[in-house]
Formats: sequence, structure tokens, C-alpha cells
Amino acid sequence: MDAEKLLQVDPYWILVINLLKHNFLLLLVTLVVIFLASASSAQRKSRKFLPPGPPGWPIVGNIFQVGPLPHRALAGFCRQYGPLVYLRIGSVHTITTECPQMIKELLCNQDEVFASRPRTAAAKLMAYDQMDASLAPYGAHWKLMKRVCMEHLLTTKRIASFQQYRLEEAQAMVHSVWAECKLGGKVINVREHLGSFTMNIVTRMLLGKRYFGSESMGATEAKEFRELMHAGLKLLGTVFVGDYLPFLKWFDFRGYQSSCKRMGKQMDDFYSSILDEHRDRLRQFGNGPQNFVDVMLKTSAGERKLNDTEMKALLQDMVVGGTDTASFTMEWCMAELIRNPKILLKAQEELDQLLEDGHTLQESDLPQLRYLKAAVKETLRLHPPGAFLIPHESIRETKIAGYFIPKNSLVLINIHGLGRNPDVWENPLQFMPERFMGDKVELRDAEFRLVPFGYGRRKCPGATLGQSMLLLGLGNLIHAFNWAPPPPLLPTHIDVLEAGGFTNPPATPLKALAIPRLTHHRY
Ligand code: HEM
Repeated sequence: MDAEKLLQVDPYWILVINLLKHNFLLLLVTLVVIFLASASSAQRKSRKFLPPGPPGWPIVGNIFQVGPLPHRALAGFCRQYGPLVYLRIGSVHTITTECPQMIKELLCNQDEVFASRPRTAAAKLMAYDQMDASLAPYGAHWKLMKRVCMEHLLTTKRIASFQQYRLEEAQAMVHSVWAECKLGGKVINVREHLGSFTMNIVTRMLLGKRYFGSESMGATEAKEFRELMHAGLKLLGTVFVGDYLPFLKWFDFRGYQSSCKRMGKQMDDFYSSILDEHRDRLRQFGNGPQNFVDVMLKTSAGERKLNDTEMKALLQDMVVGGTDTASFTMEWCMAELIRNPKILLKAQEELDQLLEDGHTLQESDLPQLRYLKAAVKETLRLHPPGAFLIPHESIRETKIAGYFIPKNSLVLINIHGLGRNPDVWENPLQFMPERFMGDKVELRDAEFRLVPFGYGRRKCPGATLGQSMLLLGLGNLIHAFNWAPPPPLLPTHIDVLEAGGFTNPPATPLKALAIPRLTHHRY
């Protein structure tokens, strides 16, 4: 078997070949030392009662058992070994679960112990050395960044003050779909439209600047940036061997670290240009409406002002947190509605009733959209954007359900698995908004059956904004158009396989036939 074939067959051999390419002797010595160290450490650890899990290889542990869609492999282990599973990924103690009681223990009862984030090469190179809010390890810096998010940027009052942007962008999305399909229906690239919708909302809140559509200020630049962000998120969601076997972090396997570095630099250029432009605009026109950059320029972080790196790191959190998570959730929901025409019709009837006097959908209408809200919950159950919560890390050793959890354990909370756990949900693979109609399962469910925004210290600070974007975007799209699979496909042909990675979008970008269903003047 030649090297090329080996490469396609077994990732373990990829590692071996890459190792052989480098300094063989040095590696051999290192491997022996590591092996002895890990054997003696394993001996010590085995005296403690770790949760059950699959047996692993010497040194590399279970690293090659996680596969291209780790959430699926890890869900399989949870079903085989129990609600809390232990793996050793390289030298990193890892626990994973898809069980509501265990998730409650991790995010609620022992929230502080598990409130940190692991350090990884991708996060270091692409997220300002983890100086932001979402990837910062637990500690004083994270507290400061989170406080800026919660008390200055994402407050109820500020989010409400941007309501007009969201309404305008929802209508602009309807108009641009209509402009494509008004002559009787056309196949639309749904991902493109949803991506522009969320990106425009976020960049208008950040900077008062619209990137896509009419009065666009740099659509090509923004499109390039969005592609860059997707590639960056893919890297962030990829298992990089050097994060788990620290003695290999010097090897740039498949150019992983150079790619992260290059993307980090390109993204930094984009955020720097946002700050520069904003300062220029302030010099020229003085203060406008209070967008996020205005607020950050004035905000004090403790005794001092935020520095440029902190501002750019937070800008990145807002862009990443506010765009793909929402647009991919809407794309999944659209895919499921198109696969289930009766459910789509029911959601449309609810909207028709609410909007029969001819008014456009307002945020004050959203609480009345009970069925659409149930469809959104059902989407977040079956297709959460991000199969795992952002990885957590334990700050000290502890016990869960009688099992020993070592300090610095990586904690992978599998919400994709939770939503499909047959012990929690009846017919888990069926898209059925009705299951939420009479039920008391909320987005912050007390029983932890649904936690799409996390819970506890590391919970999402943008949840309210995210939900408004979801309901407004979806409500407008399904009220204004009928949707069907691109001919000659049938509804059941719509693909619902996930791509994996940090934000887990549909593997195939959704394309669908849009047919206007309102009178002309309403577009
Ligand atoms: C549908 C929309 C959204 C979903 C499903 C979502 C989901 C999540 C999840 C699962 C986490 C991780 C929780 C954990 O690790 O325990 C998170 C964290 C975060 N989200 Fe969101 N999010 C959404 C929208 C937003 C928006 C609109 C923003 C800001 C504009 C945002 C900003 C953040 C930040 C800064 C964090 C990090 C919090 C921390 O680590 O302390 N998210 N989000």
C-alpha cells in the first residue's frame, strides 16, 4: 500500500507518516519519554474512579475515535457506556455527556468548577490569544469582557434601540428574495439571503454600516470576510493533534497553524478597518446613534478604557455570535419546514391570522407566534448551531455522580446528542413542533432537556437578540413566500445532514423554490 492510499485509510497512519517526515530520532526519544510519563500518570489516575469510556491507544488515547463528526461518535459512546463518559484525547482528560441530569450538574450545580475554556492553537491564533468573552479562560479578564457584553452592549435597552434595524433588514430580505422570484417563482439560495440578513443586522449594530443590498458599503469585502469567518470556524471546530499532544504542537500538520495564523491576520485587518473607519467618522461627523463601537470607545474596563485588542476581540464575538448561529438555525428551520409542508402551512396560517389587517410583522407580535416559536425550539433541539456548547474546562478536580473528574478536564456538552437522546425525547428524529405546544420545555428549561444557549456563568449573552432575529427572519420569509424543494426534488429529498465544525450548518447549503404569496404592494 503506498503512502497516498494509507493517507486515505487511517488517520493514525497520517500521524505516523508526518512524524517520520521530521526528525525521527528526536521524536523517538520524545515518544519514549512521553510514553513512560503517561504510563506512570495513568497508573496514578487509575486509582481514582474515572467515568467509564472506550479503551484508548497508548499516548494518543481516543484521539482517532472521534471521527469527522465528533458529536455523533461521542453520542454513540454515551449510549454505550453511560450518561457520563471519560475519554483521553491525547494527554487531555475529557468528559462528555448528552444527559440532562449530568448537564445540570455541570452547568448549574457545579457551574463555577466548569466555567473555564481550554486553550487551543486555533483560539490563540484567531481570537486574540483568547482575550475575548467567549473563548477566554475563566478569570478576571473574562469577567471584565462578559460584563462589557452584559452591561453595555447587549442590554435589553440597547437591543430594543436597534429594533428598527432588524425590521428594516427583515423587509429588505423579503424584498431581495421577491426581486429574484417575482416572475412566478425561482430557486433561491436561502443561505445567501439569511447570511446577508444577519450580517447586516450585526454590522449595523456594531458600526451603523450596511454591507449587503441597497446602500451597501462594501458587499464584496463583507462576502470575502464571511467566507474567511466560515473557514476560521471550521478550523476552530477541527481536532488539531498539537492541542492534545503538546509535544507535537511544534509540527504544523497539514499547515493547520499557518492557516490559523493567516486567517487571524486577515480577520484582524477587517476589525482594525472597522475601528479606523469609526474613528474617522467620529472625527468628521461627531457622535451619531450609539452603536457598539461608540459604546466600547467610551466603556471603562475597571480602571481603564478598553484597548484596541480587547475591542477587536469583542467585535469578533459579536460578529461570530450574532451571524452564523442565527442564520444557520434559520436555514435548518427552513429545511425542516420544506421537508414538512403541513407544518409550513400551519406556521403560515398563524402568521396570516396575525397579519390579516395588512401590517408588517413587528417585534411586539412575536410573543403571539406560538407555533412558529415551537418550530424554532424544535429546530434548536434537532439542529443546534454548534453540536457541542463551546467547550468548557474544569478549574479544579471534583466529583460527578461519584466519579472523579480531574482538574483541567475538557468538557464536551453534546447538545446535538441531547436533542436526539431517545431517553429524553419520543421519536427524537421526527421534526414535530407540536411537542412544544402543550409542554413546559422552555429555552432555559429547568430540567435541562433543551439548552441551546447554555446556562450558568458561560451562558449566551445574546440569547434575546438571537431569538428576535430568528422569529423575525423566519416569520417574514414564510409569510411572504411559499417554499418548495427545487424541482424535480420531493420534500423528503431535502438534505438534513450536518457539516460539523464549530457552527454545524447543513452540509449542503439550502436551495429552495420561492413563490410569492402576498399581493404586489406588500413587497
Ligand atoms: C440563535 C442565536 C444564538 C445561539 C443559538 C447561541 C448559542 C450560544 C451558545 C450555545 C453559547 C455557549 C454557551 C456555553 O458555552 O455554555 C454561546 C455563547 C456566547 N454567545 Fe451566543 N448564541 C446566539 C446568538 C448570539 C448573539 C446574537 C450574540 C451577540 C451578538 C452572542 C454572543 C455570545 C457570546 C459573547 C458568548 C460567550 C459567552 C461566554 O463564554 O461567557 N450569541 N452562544
